[in-house]
Amino acid sequence: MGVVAPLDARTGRGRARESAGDWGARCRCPGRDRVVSSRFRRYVAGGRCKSTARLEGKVVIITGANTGIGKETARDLARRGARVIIACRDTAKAEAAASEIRAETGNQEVIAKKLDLADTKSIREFAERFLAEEKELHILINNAGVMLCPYSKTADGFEMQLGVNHLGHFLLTFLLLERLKQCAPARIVNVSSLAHHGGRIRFHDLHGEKSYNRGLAYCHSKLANVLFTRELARRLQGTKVTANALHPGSVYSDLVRHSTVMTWLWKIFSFFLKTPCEGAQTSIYCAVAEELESVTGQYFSDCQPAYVSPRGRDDETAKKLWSVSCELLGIQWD
Ligand SMILES: NC(=O)C1=CN([C@@H]2O[C@H](COP(=O)(O)OP(=O)(O)OC[C@H]3O[C@@H](n4cnc5c(N)ncnc54)[C@H](OP(=O)(O)O)[C@@H]3O)[C@@H](O)[C@H]2O)C=CC1
Ligand SMILES: CC1=C(/C=C/C(C)=C/C=C/C(C)=C/C=O)C(C)(C)CCC1
Repeated sequence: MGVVAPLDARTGRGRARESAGDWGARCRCPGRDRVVSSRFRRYVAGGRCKSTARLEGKVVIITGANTGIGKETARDLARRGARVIIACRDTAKAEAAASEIRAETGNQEVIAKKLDLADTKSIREFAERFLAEEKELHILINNAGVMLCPYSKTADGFEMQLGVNHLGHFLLTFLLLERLKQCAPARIVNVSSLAHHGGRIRFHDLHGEKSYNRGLAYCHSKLANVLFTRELARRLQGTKVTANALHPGSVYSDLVRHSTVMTWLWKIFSFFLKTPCEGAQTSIYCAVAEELESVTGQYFSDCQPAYVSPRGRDDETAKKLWSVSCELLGIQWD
C-alpha cells in the first residue's frame, strides 16, 4: 500500500478551532494551529470526552497509532499517565510517533511495537511478545484501518479491508483476552464507522472473489466491527471486560489515501471535517469515561450512544460471523 506524507506536512494548512479553554488548546494539532473562534467549527468538532480520569498504572494497546485518530488517542491516554503501546505495521513511523508523544507529554512509557494486521503471523508474534514482556493490559483499542484500497489480499488470503479491519483485530483480541480478563475491569474499544450502515456480511463471497466494490468492502468490514463488538460483549457478560464500538466522525486523516477523489474532497472540505484530535474524542470517551464502567455492547458517536443499523443488530449474523471468523483464522473461541 502506498505511503503518504502525514497530512499536516502535506497541506501545511492551519484549521479553525476553538479559541478558549483546555479543549481548544489540546486539540490544536501540530502545524494546524491557527485559532479562529467559530461556532460552526465547534459544531464540526462534535462531542468531546469530558472525563478527567487518570490512567497511572494502566496499560493500553492502540493499533494503528502512528497517525490520525489512533495517534491522537495515544497522545491523550499518555497525558493521563497510561503506559501506551502503539502497535503499528511500520516500525520507523511508530517510533517517530512514540518519541513525539513522549517528548510532548513527558510520559516516557509510550512504546512502539511492530504489528501488521494484514498478516496473522505478525499478529501472533506481537501478542506473544506483549504477553511475555507486559504483565498487565487494561484497555485494547482496535483502531487501525484501511479504506478503499484496490483489490488485494492479506498474507493469509483474506480480502484486505475485511482482513485488516475485522479479522486482524478479531485474532488480536482473541490472543489478548485472557490478559484483559485477569486485569479486569478492562475495556475493548472497536473503531467502526457510520459506513457500517451500508454494509452486509456476504458469507457467500467474504473475500470479494466473485465481485468486489472497494467502497462496499469497507462498509462490510465496518459492519463486521459492529457485529463482532455485539457478540463479544454478550460473551463477556460477568467478566468485567466491556466491549464497545464507535464512529469517530468524518475526520481529516490519511484514511482516504487510496482514493484520489476522496483525497481532493478531503482537502477542499477540510474545514467541514474533524481534526484527528477531535475524531479521537469518542475513542477516548469509550476508553476512560467513568460512566461507561459497566456499559458494554454499545455503539457511540460524538461521545454518546448512536443509532446502529438493523444489520448491525442482527444477533444471528453476529454469531455466524463469529464462527466463520474462527474457522478462517483456525482458532477455537467458545
Ligand atoms: N477518518 C475518518 O473519517 C473515519 C475513520 N474511521 C476509522 O477510524 C480508524 C482510524 O482511521 P484514521 O485515523 O482516520 O486513518 P489513518 O489512515 O490516518 O490511520 C490508520 C492507521 O491504521 C494503520 N494500518 C493500516 N493498515 C494496517 C495494517 N495492515 N496493520 C497495522 N496497521 C495498519 C495505518 O498505518 P500506516 O500509517 O502505516 O498506513 C495507520 O496507522 C479506522 O479504523 C477507520 O476505519 C471511521 C470513520 C471515519
Ligand atoms: C457532507 C460532506 C462531505 C461528506 C463526507 C462524509 C460523510 C464522509 C464520510 C466518511 C466516512 C464515514 C469514512 C470512514 O468510515 C464531504 C465529502 C467532505 C464534502 C463536504 C460535504
